[in-house]
Amino acid sequence: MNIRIALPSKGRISGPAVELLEKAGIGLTDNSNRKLFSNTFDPEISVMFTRAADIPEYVADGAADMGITGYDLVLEKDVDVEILEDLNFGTTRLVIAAPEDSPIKTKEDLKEIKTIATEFPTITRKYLKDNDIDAKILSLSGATEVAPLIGVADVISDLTSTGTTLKMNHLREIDTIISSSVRLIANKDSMKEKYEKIEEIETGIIGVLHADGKKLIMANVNKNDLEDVKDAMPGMSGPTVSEVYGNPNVVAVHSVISEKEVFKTINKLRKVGARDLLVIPIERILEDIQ
Ligand SMILES: Nc1ncnc2c1ncn2[C@@H]1O[C@H](COP(=O)(O)OP(=O)(O)OP(=O)(O)O)[C@@H](O)[C@H]1O
Ligand SMILES: O=P(O)(O)OC[C@H]1O[C@H](OP(=O)(O)OP(=O)(O)O)[C@H](O)[C@@H]1O
Ligand SMILES: [Mg+2]
Repeated sequence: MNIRIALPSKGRISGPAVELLEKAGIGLTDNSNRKLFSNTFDPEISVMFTRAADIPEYVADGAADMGITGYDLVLEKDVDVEILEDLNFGTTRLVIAAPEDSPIKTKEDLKEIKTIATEFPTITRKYLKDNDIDAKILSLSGATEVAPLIGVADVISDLTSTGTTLKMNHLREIDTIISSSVRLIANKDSMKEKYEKIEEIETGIIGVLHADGKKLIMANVNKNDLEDVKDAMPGMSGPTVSEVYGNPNVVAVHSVISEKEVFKTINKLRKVGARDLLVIPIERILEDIQ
Protein backbone atom coordinates (compact mmCIF):
# COMPACT_ATOMS: atom_id res chain seq x y z
CA MET A 1 0.00 0.00 0.00
CA ASN A 2 1.87 3.10 -1.20
CA ILE A 3 1.24 6.46 0.40
CA ARG A 4 2.52 9.80 -0.81
CA ILE A 5 2.61 12.68 1.66
CA ALA A 6 2.80 16.30 0.41
CA LEU A 7 5.03 18.53 2.54
CA PRO A 8 5.70 22.28 2.30
CA SER A 9 8.94 22.81 0.37
CA LYS A 10 9.81 26.16 1.96
CA GLY A 11 8.61 28.75 4.42
CA ARG A 12 8.09 28.63 8.17
CA ILE A 13 6.10 25.39 8.32
CA SER A 14 8.40 23.32 6.09
CA GLY A 15 11.06 22.50 8.75
CA PRO A 16 8.59 21.61 11.54
CA ALA A 17 6.56 19.40 9.15
CA VAL A 18 9.63 17.34 8.17
CA GLU A 19 10.75 17.19 11.81
CA LEU A 20 7.34 15.90 12.91
CA LEU A 21 7.47 13.06 10.37
CA GLU A 22 11.02 12.23 11.45
CA LYS A 23 10.00 12.06 15.11
CA ALA A 24 7.12 9.79 14.12
CA GLY A 25 9.72 7.40 12.67
CA ILE A 26 9.10 8.37 9.04
CA GLY A 27 12.51 9.92 8.40
CA LEU A 28 13.42 11.03 4.89
CA THR A 29 16.14 9.06 3.17
CA ASP A 30 17.05 11.88 0.80
CA ASN A 31 16.31 15.36 2.07
CA SER A 32 18.85 17.29 0.05
CA ASN A 33 17.69 20.80 -0.78
CA ARG A 34 15.57 21.36 -3.85
CA LYS A 35 14.56 17.75 -4.26
CA LEU A 36 10.93 17.37 -5.20
CA PHE A 37 10.55 13.81 -3.94
CA SER A 38 12.06 11.68 -1.22
CA ASN A 39 11.67 8.14 0.00
CA THR A 40 11.36 7.45 3.72
CA PHE A 41 12.48 4.75 6.12
CA ASP A 42 9.16 3.04 5.38
CA PRO A 43 9.31 1.66 1.82
CA GLU A 44 5.56 2.23 1.43
CA ILE A 45 5.74 5.94 2.28
CA SER A 46 7.22 8.64 0.03
CA VAL A 47 6.98 12.42 0.24
CA MET A 48 6.66 15.19 -2.31
CA PHE A 49 7.63 18.81 -1.67
CA THR A 50 5.44 21.63 -2.96
CA ARG A 51 4.34 25.11 -1.90
CA ALA A 52 2.14 25.00 1.21
CA ALA A 53 -0.62 26.79 -0.70
CA ASP A 54 -0.77 24.06 -3.36
CA ILE A 55 -0.99 21.14 -0.93
CA PRO A 56 -4.79 21.28 -0.38
CA GLU A 57 -5.37 20.88 -4.14
CA TYR A 58 -2.79 18.12 -4.57
CA VAL A 59 -4.39 16.18 -1.73
CA ALA A 60 -7.94 16.84 -2.94
CA ASP A 61 -7.25 15.54 -6.45
CA GLY A 62 -5.21 12.55 -5.28
CA ALA A 63 -1.74 13.63 -6.45
CA ALA A 64 -0.88 13.03 -2.79
CA ASP A 65 -2.73 10.78 -0.34
CA MET A 66 -1.90 12.92 2.68
CA GLY A 67 -0.52 16.40 3.32
CA ILE A 68 0.66 18.79 5.99
CA THR A 69 -0.41 22.39 5.51
CA GLY A 70 -2.20 25.34 7.08
CA TYR A 71 -5.93 25.27 7.76
CA ASP A 72 -6.13 28.78 6.26
CA LEU A 73 -4.84 27.40 2.96
CA VAL A 74 -7.33 24.51 3.00
CA LEU A 75 -10.20 26.97 3.52
CA GLU A 76 -8.87 29.36 0.91
CA LYS A 77 -8.64 26.67 -1.76
CA ASP A 78 -12.14 25.52 -0.77
CA VAL A 79 -11.37 21.87 -1.50
CA ASP A 80 -12.86 18.69 -0.12
CA VAL A 81 -10.22 16.93 2.00
CA GLU A 82 -10.36 15.00 5.24
CA ILE A 83 -8.85 16.94 8.13
CA LEU A 84 -7.24 14.36 10.41
CA GLU A 85 -5.32 16.25 13.08
CA ASP A 86 -4.49 19.70 14.35
CA LEU A 87 -0.69 19.67 14.53
CA ASN A 88 -0.50 22.75 16.78
CA PHE A 89 2.11 24.77 14.93
CA GLY A 90 1.88 27.62 12.43
CA THR A 91 -0.74 29.09 14.73
CA THR A 92 -2.07 32.35 13.38
CA ARG A 93 -5.24 34.36 12.75
CA LEU A 94 -6.59 35.96 9.60
CA VAL A 95 -7.77 39.39 10.72
CA ILE A 96 -9.20 42.55 9.26
CA ALA A 97 -7.01 45.55 10.02
CA ALA A 98 -7.35 49.25 9.29
CA PRO A 99 -4.82 52.11 9.56
CA GLU A 100 -4.58 53.44 13.12
CA ASP A 101 -5.82 56.87 11.97
CA SER A 102 -8.72 55.48 9.91
CA PRO A 103 -12.36 56.21 10.84
CA ILE A 104 -12.91 52.43 10.55
CA LYS A 105 -12.58 51.40 14.20
CA THR A 106 -15.14 48.68 14.88
CA LYS A 107 -16.72 45.77 13.07
CA GLU A 108 -19.83 47.91 12.47
CA ASP A 109 -17.71 50.51 10.67
CA LEU A 110 -16.77 47.88 8.08
CA LYS A 111 -20.10 48.62 6.32
CA GLU A 112 -18.42 51.84 5.16
CA ILE A 113 -15.41 50.30 3.42
CA LYS A 114 -15.09 50.24 -0.35
CA THR A 115 -12.01 48.05 -0.88
CA ILE A 116 -10.25 45.33 1.10
CA ALA A 117 -6.82 44.00 0.09
CA THR A 118 -5.93 40.38 0.83
CA GLU A 119 -3.98 37.24 -0.05
CA PHE A 120 -7.10 35.28 0.95
CA PRO A 121 -9.88 36.36 -1.45
CA THR A 122 -12.07 33.23 -0.97
CA ILE A 123 -12.18 33.37 2.82
CA THR A 124 -12.52 37.15 2.79
CA ARG A 125 -15.37 37.08 0.25
CA LYS A 126 -17.29 34.69 2.49
CA TYR A 127 -16.72 36.93 5.52
CA LEU A 128 -17.98 39.98 3.62
CA LYS A 129 -21.08 38.10 2.46
CA ASP A 130 -21.83 36.67 5.92
CA ASN A 131 -21.55 40.14 7.43
CA ASP A 132 -23.44 42.01 4.68
CA ILE A 133 -20.46 44.12 3.75
CA ASP A 134 -20.50 45.35 0.19
CA ALA A 135 -16.85 45.91 -0.71
CA LYS A 136 -14.47 45.15 -3.55
CA ILE A 137 -11.69 42.64 -2.98
CA LEU A 138 -8.20 43.56 -4.15
CA SER A 139 -6.38 40.25 -4.47
CA LEU A 140 -2.65 40.54 -3.77
CA SER A 141 0.12 37.94 -3.50
CA GLY A 142 2.04 39.43 -0.58
CA ALA A 143 2.95 42.58 1.41
CA THR A 144 -0.75 43.33 1.86
CA GLU A 145 0.08 45.75 4.68
CA VAL A 146 1.16 48.47 2.27
CA ALA A 147 -2.19 48.60 0.44
CA PRO A 148 -3.90 51.07 2.83
CA LEU A 149 -0.72 53.18 3.09
CA ILE A 150 -0.64 53.77 -0.65
CA GLY A 151 -4.38 54.34 -0.80
CA VAL A 152 -5.47 51.32 -2.86
CA ALA A 153 -7.58 49.76 -0.07
CA ASP A 154 -9.41 50.96 3.06
CA VAL A 155 -8.59 47.85 5.08
CA ILE A 156 -6.75 44.57 4.68
CA SER A 157 -7.29 41.01 5.74
CA ASP A 158 -3.97 39.42 6.63
CA LEU A 159 -2.40 36.85 8.90
CA THR A 160 -1.13 37.91 12.28
CA SER A 161 0.52 35.98 15.08
CA THR A 162 2.75 38.16 17.25
CA GLY A 163 1.10 41.36 15.96
CA THR A 164 4.49 42.87 15.08
CA THR A 165 3.79 43.34 11.37
CA LEU A 166 0.48 45.13 12.00
CA LYS A 167 2.09 47.39 14.59
CA MET A 168 5.07 48.21 12.38
CA ASN A 169 2.69 49.30 9.63
CA HIS A 170 0.44 51.31 12.00
CA LEU A 171 -2.51 49.02 11.47
CA ARG A 172 -5.20 48.17 14.03
CA GLU A 173 -7.06 44.89 14.27
CA ILE A 174 -10.79 45.20 13.69
CA ASP A 175 -12.04 41.60 13.64
CA THR A 176 -10.83 37.99 13.42
CA ILE A 177 -12.04 36.13 10.34
CA ILE A 178 -10.56 32.71 11.14
CA SER A 179 -7.99 31.08 13.43
CA SER A 180 -5.58 28.70 11.77
CA SER A 181 -2.84 26.20 12.51
CA VAL A 182 -1.18 23.43 10.56
CA ARG A 183 -3.26 20.31 9.92
CA LEU A 184 -2.69 16.73 8.77
CA ILE A 185 -5.03 16.20 5.84
CA ALA A 186 -5.91 13.24 3.62
CA ASN A 187 -7.54 12.52 0.28
CA LYS A 188 -11.10 11.21 0.75
CA ASP A 189 -10.72 8.23 -1.62
CA SER A 190 -7.37 7.31 -0.06
CA MET A 191 -9.13 7.31 3.31
CA LYS A 192 -11.30 4.46 2.00
CA GLU A 193 -8.75 2.57 -0.06
CA LYS A 194 -5.66 2.97 2.10
CA TYR A 195 -7.21 3.46 5.51
CA GLU A 196 -4.92 1.07 7.33
CA LYS A 197 -1.70 2.78 6.29
CA ILE A 198 -3.10 6.28 6.77
CA GLU A 199 -4.17 5.33 10.26
CA GLU A 200 -0.68 4.00 11.03
CA ILE A 201 0.84 7.31 9.97
CA GLU A 202 -1.74 9.32 11.90
CA THR A 203 -1.13 7.22 15.03
CA GLY A 204 2.63 7.80 14.74
CA ILE A 205 2.09 11.54 14.47
CA ILE A 206 -0.41 11.66 17.34
CA GLY A 207 2.19 9.83 19.46
CA VAL A 208 4.68 12.62 18.83
CA LEU A 209 2.09 15.29 19.64
CA HIS A 210 1.18 13.55 22.91
CA ALA A 211 4.84 13.33 23.91
CA ASP A 212 5.39 17.04 23.30
CA GLY A 213 6.29 18.77 26.56
CA LYS A 214 6.31 15.54 28.58
CA LYS A 215 9.13 13.82 30.50
CA LEU A 216 9.50 10.47 32.16
CA ILE A 217 10.61 10.85 35.75
CA MET A 218 12.10 7.87 37.63
CA ALA A 219 13.32 7.45 41.20
CA ASN A 220 14.11 4.84 43.81
CA VAL A 221 12.33 5.13 47.16
CA ASN A 222 12.11 3.23 50.40
CA LYS A 223 8.82 1.37 50.68
CA ASN A 224 8.09 3.37 53.85
CA ASP A 225 8.22 6.62 51.90
CA LEU A 226 6.05 5.37 49.06
CA GLU A 227 2.84 7.15 50.05
CA ASP A 228 4.62 10.52 50.34
CA VAL A 229 6.35 9.95 47.01
CA LYS A 230 3.04 9.09 45.34
CA ASP A 231 1.61 12.38 46.59
CA ALA A 232 4.60 14.30 45.25
CA MET A 233 4.34 12.80 41.75
CA PRO A 234 1.81 14.72 39.64
CA GLY A 235 1.71 11.55 37.48
CA MET A 236 -0.37 11.46 34.34
CA SER A 237 -0.62 7.69 34.45
CA GLY A 238 0.61 6.60 37.78
CA PRO A 239 3.08 6.55 39.26
CA THR A 240 4.02 3.03 38.26
CA VAL A 241 5.74 1.17 41.09
CA SER A 242 8.10 -1.76 40.51
CA GLU A 243 10.17 -3.99 42.74
CA VAL A 244 13.92 -3.52 42.87
CA TYR A 245 15.49 -6.97 42.59
CA GLY A 246 17.66 -7.86 45.59
CA ASN A 247 16.45 -4.95 47.66
CA PRO A 248 13.08 -5.71 49.28
CA ASN A 249 12.85 -2.36 51.07
CA VAL A 250 13.24 -0.25 47.93
CA VAL A 251 10.88 0.25 45.00
CA ALA A 252 11.34 2.09 41.73
CA VAL A 253 8.66 4.57 40.74
CA HIS A 254 8.17 6.23 37.39
CA SER A 255 5.64 8.61 35.97
CA VAL A 256 5.05 10.76 32.90
CA ILE A 257 4.86 14.41 33.86
CA SER A 258 4.62 17.73 32.10
CA GLU A 259 7.95 19.46 31.43
CA LYS A 260 6.66 22.43 33.41
CA GLU A 261 6.27 20.29 36.53
CA VAL A 262 9.77 18.78 36.43
CA PHE A 263 11.61 21.31 38.59
CA LYS A 264 8.95 21.45 41.29
CA THR A 265 8.48 17.68 41.31
CA ILE A 266 12.18 16.85 41.67
CA ASN A 267 12.47 19.12 44.67
CA LYS A 268 9.35 17.67 46.28
CA LEU A 269 10.54 14.10 45.63
CA ARG A 270 13.94 14.70 47.16
CA LYS A 271 12.34 16.13 50.29
CA VAL A 272 10.28 12.97 50.78
CA GLY A 273 13.25 10.64 50.40
CA ALA A 274 13.38 9.77 46.70
CA ARG A 275 16.85 9.14 45.26
CA ASP A 276 18.56 8.08 42.01
CA LEU A 277 16.27 10.49 40.20
CA LEU A 278 16.21 10.36 36.40
CA VAL A 279 14.40 12.74 34.06
CA ILE A 280 14.14 11.23 30.59
CA PRO A 281 12.90 12.73 27.31
CA ILE A 282 9.97 10.97 25.66
CA GLU A 283 9.77 10.62 21.89
CA ARG A 284 6.30 9.21 21.52
CA ILE A 285 3.30 8.30 23.65
CA LEU A 286 1.03 5.83 21.94
CA GLU A 287 -1.53 5.51 24.71
CA ASP A 288 -3.94 8.19 25.81
CA ILE A 289 -2.21 9.11 29.03
CA GLN A 290 -4.12 11.77 30.92
N1 LIG B 1 3.18 34.90 11.07
C1 LIG B 1 2.79 33.64 11.03
N2 LIG B 1 2.76 32.90 12.14
C2 LIG B 1 2.38 31.61 12.09
N3 LIG B 1 2.01 30.98 10.97
C3 LIG B 1 2.03 31.68 9.84
C4 LIG B 1 2.42 33.04 9.80
N4 LIG B 1 2.37 33.48 8.52
C5 LIG B 1 1.94 32.41 7.79
N5 LIG B 1 1.76 31.35 8.59
C6 LIG B 1 1.30 30.02 8.18
O1 LIG B 1 2.28 29.38 7.42
C7 LIG B 1 1.67 28.59 6.42
C8 LIG B 1 2.50 28.71 5.16
O2 LIG B 1 2.53 30.02 4.77
P1 LIG B 1 3.41 30.47 3.53
O3 LIG B 1 3.33 29.51 2.42
O4 LIG B 1 3.07 31.89 3.27
O5 LIG B 1 4.84 30.28 4.11
P2 LIG B 1 5.74 31.38 4.68
O6 LIG B 1 6.42 30.82 5.88
O7 LIG B 1 4.99 32.61 4.89
O8 LIG B 1 6.79 31.54 3.52
P3 LIG B 1 6.66 32.36 2.20
O9 LIG B 1 5.50 33.29 2.34
O10 LIG B 1 7.97 33.05 2.10
O11 LIG B 1 6.48 31.32 1.12
C9 LIG B 1 0.25 29.08 6.26
O12 LIG B 1 -0.66 28.04 6.58
C10 LIG B 1 0.10 30.18 7.26
O13 LIG B 1 -1.08 30.11 8.01
O1 LIG C 1 2.05 39.02 13.51
P1 LIG C 1 3.39 38.67 12.97
O2 LIG C 1 4.14 37.77 13.89
O3 LIG C 1 4.19 39.89 12.62
O4 LIG C 1 3.21 37.80 11.64
C1 LIG C 1 2.41 38.25 10.59
C2 LIG C 1 3.13 38.26 9.27
O5 LIG C 1 3.58 36.95 8.95
C3 LIG C 1 3.19 36.67 7.60
O6 LIG C 1 4.13 37.16 6.72
P2 LIG C 1 5.44 36.36 6.31
O7 LIG C 1 6.48 36.52 7.36
O8 LIG C 1 5.07 34.97 5.96
O9 LIG C 1 5.92 37.12 5.05
P3 LIG C 1 5.23 37.09 3.62
O10 LIG C 1 4.21 38.19 3.67
O11 LIG C 1 6.36 37.35 2.71
O12 LIG C 1 4.62 35.74 3.42
C4 LIG C 1 1.89 37.43 7.46
O13 LIG C 1 1.58 37.65 6.08
C5 LIG C 1 2.17 38.71 8.21
O14 LIG C 1 2.74 39.68 7.37
MG1 LIG D 1 4.00 34.06 4.15
